[in-house]
Amino acid sequence: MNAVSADPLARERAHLTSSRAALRAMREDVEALDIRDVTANWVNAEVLQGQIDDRIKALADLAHTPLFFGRLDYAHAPGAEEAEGAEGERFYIGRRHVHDAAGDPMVIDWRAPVSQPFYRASKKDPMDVTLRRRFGYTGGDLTAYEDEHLTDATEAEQVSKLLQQEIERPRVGPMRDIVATIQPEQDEIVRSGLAGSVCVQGGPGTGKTAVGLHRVAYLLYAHRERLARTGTLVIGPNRSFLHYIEQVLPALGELEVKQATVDDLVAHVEVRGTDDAAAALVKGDARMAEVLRRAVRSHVTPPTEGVVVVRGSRRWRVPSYELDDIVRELQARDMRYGAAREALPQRIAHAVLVQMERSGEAPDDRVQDAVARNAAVKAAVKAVWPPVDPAKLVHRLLSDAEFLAAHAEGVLTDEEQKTVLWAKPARTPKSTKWSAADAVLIDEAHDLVTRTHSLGHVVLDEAQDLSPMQYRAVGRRCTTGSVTVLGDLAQGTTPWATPTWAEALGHLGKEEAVVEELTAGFRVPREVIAYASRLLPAIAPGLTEVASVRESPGSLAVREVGPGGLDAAVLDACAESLRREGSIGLIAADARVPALAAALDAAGVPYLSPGEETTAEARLTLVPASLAKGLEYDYVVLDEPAAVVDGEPDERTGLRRLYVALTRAVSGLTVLHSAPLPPALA
Ligand SMILES: Nc1ncnc2c1ncn2[C@@H]1O[C@H](COP(=O)(O)OP(=O)(O)OP(=O)(O)O)[C@@H](O)[C@H]1O
Repeated sequence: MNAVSADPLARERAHLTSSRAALRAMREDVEALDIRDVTANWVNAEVLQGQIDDRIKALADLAHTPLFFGRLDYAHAPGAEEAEGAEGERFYIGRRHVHDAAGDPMVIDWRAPVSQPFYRASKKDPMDVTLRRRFGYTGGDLTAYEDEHLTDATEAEQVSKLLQQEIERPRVGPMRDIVATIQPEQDEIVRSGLAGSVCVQGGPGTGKTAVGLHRVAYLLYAHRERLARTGTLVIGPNRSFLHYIEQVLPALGELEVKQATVDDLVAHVEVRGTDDAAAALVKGDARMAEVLRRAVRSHVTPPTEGVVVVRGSRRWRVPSYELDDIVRELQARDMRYGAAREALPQRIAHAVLVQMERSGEAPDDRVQDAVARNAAVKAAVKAVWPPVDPAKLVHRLLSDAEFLAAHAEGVLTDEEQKTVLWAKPARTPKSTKWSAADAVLIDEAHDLVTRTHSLGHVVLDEAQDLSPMQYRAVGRRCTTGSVTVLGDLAQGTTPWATPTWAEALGHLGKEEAVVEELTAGFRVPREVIAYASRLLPAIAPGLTEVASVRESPGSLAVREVGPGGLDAAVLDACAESLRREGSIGLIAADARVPALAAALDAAGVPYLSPGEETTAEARLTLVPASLAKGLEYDYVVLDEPAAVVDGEPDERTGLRRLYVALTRAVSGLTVLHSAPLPPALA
C-alpha cells in the first residue's frame, strides 16, 4: 500500500486516478447489464439498449477533458450549516457525477447545488466554503492547483492565474465549454430558473453564446424529466455558426438538444427566392400578423341555408339562423381556425340530437358521431368553414391586389401593399420562388390554422437580427415554455434589426423576461476592442463599451496599402499570422471574397470556409463579412473596411457589419486598406 503522500499535488493526482477507476467501474457496470431477462419484446429491448448505449457514451473518460477542475472544502456538511459540531466536507467539481463502489461521490456534477459556490463564493460571501481550489491540466495530466481561502481575511484577493491561462488559451477547432471558469455574473444567468425567460444584452465576446449553451445544460440537469418530454432547442443564425457550437453540449454530456436556424423552423416550403430590402421589411413587420389573421378568418362564410339530415324515414333540419349561431359562437372563441373547423360537425350533430330528444328519441354518442359524419353535414361545413392551405393563402395575398387590400385595409398603406405584391406572380404556390420572409408568413398562417407545438425551453442566439415576424415564429415555439434571448443591439445588421429588447420580447410574447447585461469581454484584447468601440457612438449610442478581461493587450496593426497592392499585402499578413499558433480568419466584404480566394489559390495557400473545422494543416478560414457573426479566430486579417461598409444598403448597417468583423480576434488584428478608412474609425 502507498503511504498517503504529504505532497498536496500528489494527493490530488491520486484522487484523479481513483476517480477515473470509479468512472471505469460505473461504465463496466452499465456494459455488463444483461437486458434479455427484463424485456419481453424486441422493441423494448431496442429502446433499452439505446438508452444503455447513450449512458455508456456519457460515462466515457475523455483523455483531454479533465474529470474534475475544482474542489470545495465546506466548513460544515451542506444542509447542516447550523448544526453544532457538524463536520466539514470536501467536494471535487467536474463535468459529470462519479461515485465509488459504496455510492459515495468522488466527483460532483458542476450543475449540482453544492457546486454553486465554486462559481459564486467570494470573500464577501464565502457561502460556507473555506477553501476553493482550481486545478490546472497539461494535456490530460493534473499539473497545478491554486487556492483561495475564502474565510481568511488576511489573504489578499487575487486574479486567478489558471482562469487567465484558460482565457488566453489559443482557439483551435470548434467552440469549447467554459465549465471550469464560468464567472459569477454569467453563472447567475446559467442557473436562473426554468420558469422565467431571460434576455442577455452583451457586447462582442462577453460569453453570450457560451452562457446560453451552459444554461441549456444546467436546465437539462435540474429539470431532466420535464425537458425530456417537452424538448429544448438552440436557434442560431446560420449553418456555419451551428456547426461551430455543436460540440459544446455533447462535451457537457448533453446529446439530445436540437439545433436549428429560424429558416429551418419555418421550412414549410422550399426557399428559392429573395426579397429586396423594402419588401422584406414589410413582410417581416408584425402588422402582417393582423393581415394574415383577417385573411384566414375571411374564409368563414355565414350560412345562407340550413342543413337537412336524413336518417331512416326521418328528416332533421338545422335552420340557417341556428347554424349561424353555432358559427358565431365558434368564431368568438379563442380557437385555431382548424380546431374550430373540426368542432363544427359535432356542434351541428348536437343540434340534431337535441331535436331527436325533443321528439322522444333517445340517441347516444354513436348517433351523434354518425350525424357528424353525414354527407349533408360535411357539405355544410365545407361551405361555411372550408379548409385553408397556408401556402395557398400567402400566395393569394401576395399576388391578388384586391384580396390583399381587403385584409390589409387600415393596417398597411397602399404603398406598402404595392411593395409586397409580386410583380410577376407564379401561377401556383408550388411554382413560386418563395423567399425566407414568405416562409415566415406561411408559418404564421399555419399557426392560425393549427396550433404550433411548444417546447420546454428555447435559446435564441444572435437575436438582434430577427424581424418581428421571425420573433413571433420563435415565440410560438415556446408559448408554454421559457426562452433565453442572446444578442447585441450594436451587431444588428438586418434592415429590421431590433431597436430595443423590450420590443423584441413583446413580439416573442415574453414581456416579463428580465434583461441582463454582460460587459466583461473574454475574447477581444484591450487594444482591439478599444479600436472597434470607436464605432459605438455611430452604431448604438448608449450601449456600454466592453471591458476586456484579457491580460494580453493584443496586437493591433492598421496598414495603408498603395493602389493595386491590397491582395499581396493581405497574403503577406496571412503568412505572417500563420507563423503563429492558432486559427486565422481572413475577413472581407462578400464582394471581395472571390478575388481573395483566387489570390490564395494562386499562392498555394490552403483555406477553409466558415464552419469547417480548423486542423493543424489548415488554419486559415476565408470569411465573408456576412458570415463572421458569432465566430472567432486567434488572428484576424481584415481586408478593406470601406468595402465591408459599402457592402450594406446603409451606412449604419455597414458600420455595424464592420464592428462585427473587428471583434472576432482573440490575439491579434491586422487591418489592411487602400481606400480611406470610414471616418468613425479613423
Ligand atoms: N467565463 C469564461 N471563461 C473562459 N472563457 C470564456 C468565458 N466566457 C466566455 N469565454 C470565451 O470567450 C469567447 C467569446 O464567447 P462567446 O462567443 O460566447 O461570446 P458572445 O458574447 O456570444 O460573442 P459575439 O457577440 O461576438 O457572438 C469564447 O471563446 C468563450 O469560450
